[in-house]
Amino acid sequence: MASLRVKAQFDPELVISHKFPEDSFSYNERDAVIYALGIGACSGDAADEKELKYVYHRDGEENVQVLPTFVVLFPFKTKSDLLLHDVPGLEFDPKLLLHGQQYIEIYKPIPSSCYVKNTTTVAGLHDKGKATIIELETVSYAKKSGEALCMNRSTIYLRGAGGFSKSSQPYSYANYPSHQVSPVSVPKQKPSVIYEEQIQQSQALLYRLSGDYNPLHSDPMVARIAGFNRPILHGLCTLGYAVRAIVRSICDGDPTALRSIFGRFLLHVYPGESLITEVWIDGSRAIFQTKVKERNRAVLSGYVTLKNIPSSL
Ligand SMILES: CCC/C=C/C(=O)SCCNC(=O)CCNC(=O)[C@H](O)C(C)(C)COP(=O)([O-])OP(=O)([O-])OC[C@H]1O[C@@H](n2cnc3c(N)ncnc32)[C@H](O)[C@@H]1OP(=O)([O-])[O-]
Repeated sequence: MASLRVKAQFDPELVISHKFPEDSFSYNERDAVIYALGIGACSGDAADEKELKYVYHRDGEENVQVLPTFVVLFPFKTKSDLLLHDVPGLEFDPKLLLHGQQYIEIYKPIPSSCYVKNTTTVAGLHDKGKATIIELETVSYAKKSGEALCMNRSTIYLRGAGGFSKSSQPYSYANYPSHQVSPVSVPKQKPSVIYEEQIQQSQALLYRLSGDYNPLHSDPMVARIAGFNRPILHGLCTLGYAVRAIVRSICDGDPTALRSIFGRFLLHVYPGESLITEVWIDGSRAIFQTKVKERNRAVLSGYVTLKNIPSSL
């Protein structure tokens, strides 16, 4: 494991008051399709009844359908490092950065092409001693109508960058309600759904084409410096697998059925491993946990909120 520096010096007030400039980008169907393939759509069956619509104009449809987690790409569309390098005074080693959590709200059905405006703020900053956690919140609007499409809040875990608090109380700031992002407890009863899938060896190489080019996911040397045997899968790719499993098994394949999504990354995943996603229905929430089969370790847990309570489960 890489050796980690433990005493960072920076001014937290400067970090949380930072104003990012607004940014715009456009995407098209090709982006939506490359993303769908990047999170394994149709990887087990090229004619998959429930997933062909994400990658092909099925039955002569005018547009492909868009997976709900496609919106996680929006904060990456203008800068692949989520703008962290633009935050004044924030000291960290990019090689030690890990994605900790992601919270997403979806306000409108996501079109298969759009011109989008992003506004980004610092939503949280926490000194964990051995690490600093910074949370960036991006709201994305359809530029033409001005309507808000979605919000992404990314929790980034900066290993080795903690210990900046000057007072005896570790610094902790968040501008959102804590219940939105608290880690879930996995129910004791049997899950309603268990979905297993193998990730392709080349999955991270394919997923990066959607805009996250961090070499941790592609370069063996960088992965070793960061403390891993080989390149690891993007956390958001694992989240995409889990949510796609939920959409197909709980929502009857309807990609517009989700209001919000929360996931906490518990452990890294290596491409080529098999993911087992277990899902429990709790009112309008579906709680999930994803494990790596080969190591029998939980790698992700979270929940989605559903627009309708599924009647079939
Ligand atoms: C973003 C763009 C770049 C993308 C990169 C990737 O995809 S990388 C690939 C995808 N990502 C991955 O593969 C990462 C997978 N996850 C991991 O490797 C580990 O969970 C870890 C290294 C993030 C933390 O492990 P650890 O042993 O160092 O931590 P600990 O248990 O000793 O807790 C210390 C404090 O931190 C808190 N806290 C803990 N975990 C999380 C979290 N996930 N989230 C938030 N917070 C978390 C915990 O509550 C505690 O605070 P408290 O309660 O004291 O106030």
